Amino acid sequence: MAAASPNLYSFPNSNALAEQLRTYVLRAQNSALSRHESFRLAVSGGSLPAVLAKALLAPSNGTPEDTPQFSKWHIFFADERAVPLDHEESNYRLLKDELVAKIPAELGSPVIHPIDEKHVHDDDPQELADLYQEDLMREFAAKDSVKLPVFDLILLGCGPDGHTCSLFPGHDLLREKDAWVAAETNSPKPPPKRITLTLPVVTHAVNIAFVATGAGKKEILKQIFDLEEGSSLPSALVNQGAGEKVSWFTDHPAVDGVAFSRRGSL
Ligand SMILES: O=C(O)[C@H](O)[C@@H](O)[C@H](O)[C@H](O)COP(=O)(O)O
Repeated sequence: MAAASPNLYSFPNSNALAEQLRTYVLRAQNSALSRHESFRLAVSGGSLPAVLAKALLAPSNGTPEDTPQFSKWHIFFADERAVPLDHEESNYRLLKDELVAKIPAELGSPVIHPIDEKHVHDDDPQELADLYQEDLMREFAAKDSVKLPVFDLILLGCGPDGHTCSLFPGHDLLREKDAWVAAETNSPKPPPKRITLTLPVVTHAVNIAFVATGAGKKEILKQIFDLEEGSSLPSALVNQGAGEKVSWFTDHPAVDGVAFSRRGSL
């Protein structure tokens, strides 16, 4: 039970947001590397990879704390569309184009964990989900006793309907208790076939961050943070399940009129 509420940070512009997101991600990295050899994170698609690139490709202040050690990063996808890896809808391609291809050689290269391209045209994305779960099991050294992977960080977006990952409002997947990775065959946001981390995996992570910017997000953020009727939305369920482990990085237009008071700075 995570009782305490999430953190909501709001910044005047994208530069200020990116600067603080950098601090947050690198703190998560440094803490992970003090506990084990790699930094294991999952990222979403949408607008996130570009913001992440802005944060992480900015010049370092030269201290070890402010340096991304990309060669120790294992990057998974919080959700992925069932399309080839070079498809314009692929989250893998998005992350590669926005961030990975732009990392200077001296910072090293992360290990990226894509979906198995051989199965992207299957009628049912279940095999794609199962194979991705096996990849996670290998990385997280799952033994029978390991019920859930513990990501060091999961970076999420929030759709205008309150979805996050490929967990959509009202879908049965929100009740999944056992699988680590699940198949979605009917996503209201195209393309319809996707795989996604499940809610228990998301809320089990050490740190969870949402990035939500622009006036287009203010109605849904109001519902998620202020209103009872928003409490069953997927993004609100992450807040409820993970509490203070969750940090929202927003800009002023996205939280205009949101009353929720636990705001702070890093
Ligand atoms: O692959 C996807 O469709 C995304 O992972 C999805 O969950 C995204 O994060 C949200 O739709 C928010 O997208 P924006 O950040 O672009 O609003």
